[in-house]
Amino acid sequence: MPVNNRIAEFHDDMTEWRRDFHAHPEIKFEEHRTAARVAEMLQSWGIEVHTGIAGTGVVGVLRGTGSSGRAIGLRADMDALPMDEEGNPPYRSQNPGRMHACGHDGHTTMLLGAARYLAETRNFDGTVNFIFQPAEEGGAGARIMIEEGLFDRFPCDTVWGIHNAPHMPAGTIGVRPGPLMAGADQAFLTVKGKGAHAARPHDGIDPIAVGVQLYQGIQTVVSRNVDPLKSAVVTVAQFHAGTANNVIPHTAELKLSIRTFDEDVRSLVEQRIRALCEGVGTAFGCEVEVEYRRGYSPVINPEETAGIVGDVAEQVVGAEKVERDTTPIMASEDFAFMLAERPGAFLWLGGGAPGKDYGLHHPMYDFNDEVLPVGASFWAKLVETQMPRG
Ligand SMILES: CC(=O)N[C@@H](CCC[C@H](N)C(=O)O)C(=O)O
Repeated sequence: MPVNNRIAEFHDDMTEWRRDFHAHPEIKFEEHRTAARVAEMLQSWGIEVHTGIAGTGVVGVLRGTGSSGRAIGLRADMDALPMDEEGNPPYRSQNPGRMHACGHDGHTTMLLGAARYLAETRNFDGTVNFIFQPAEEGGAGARIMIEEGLFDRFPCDTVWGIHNAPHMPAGTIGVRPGPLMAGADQAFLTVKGKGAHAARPHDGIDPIAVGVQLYQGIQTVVSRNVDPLKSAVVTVAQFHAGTANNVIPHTAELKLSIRTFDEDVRSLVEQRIRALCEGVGTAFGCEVEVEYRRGYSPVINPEETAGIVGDVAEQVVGAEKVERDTTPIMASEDFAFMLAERPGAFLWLGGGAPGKDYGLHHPMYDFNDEVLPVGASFWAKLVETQMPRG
């Protein structure tokens, strides 16, 4: 892959860092070890380090030569997911119930690789802010960093983010103007049934039976209510009820993840879920409580900055490996909050390869170390082209 030669020289180092992060995954707002390692490495390369932003967030500030006053923000997320790793690489997760199943170990490493190179060369005119954020997986770490003054303390003209993409061939880069990733909402449903002895169902209101009807009704929201030419996902990701096989439980809980791209569909889905809960509850003579939380906005790339990503990517991997109108996906990203504050763009870095094609959030997923220099080289080239020396 035609990556930056100097960055390619420390591919082995980056692989070691990535595997160390992988072996020590930490979930949202608990990224203490990760943040400490990031801060230590940045400091060792002479980069000014600020810690404790949104709890465990870290920002490294590197000034290049010249007096242009330009500044750029490059963002990586550091958190892992609350799940067990099922693969068995030598650097398998040492933290039970914790796993880097979304490749944030790779995102952190690629940004560190770029930081090391740029600190060595300082071949740009302006300031680079390396933003290592906590809690992308549901904690809105990006929003909290912004609320804690990220862009006031570290002014950025533009802000950029990379996500690995195991669904794309390794070393390819995908971007598009417009929506790239969906917005994410959550719904927490509590069926308030009536507990009873398992042998006397007629004395109770079985919340499992109600929950099953709700589950089935929810499957029709996308298939029967949303315009087939538009997109939405409603996943019932958790269904909890019961403690013993001779007890009809009193309550059941369903937890939903909802993904949409536009406001009309978002509102329609919420309204249909609420109506189903009310109707099914009435039919069974019980209440279904709904807590509906609107979460991340969709990631929408402006045309100009998506074009910049395409141009830079072509210089790093060659035009044949760049998709300038890549397919959007229904996963979500709190980087949307950063894009709401500053112009910039979000892009995919392909990581798929034989044996490396488990999807994000799969218990066998593992970031493809082969693409570490590609991501770091993209970052370096972006800085060099956005803030060239005079
Ligand atoms: C608060 C919120 O919207 N949470 C979402 C965030 C999911 C982000 C993650 N990257 C994904 O796509 O699953 C949620 O569903 O928990």
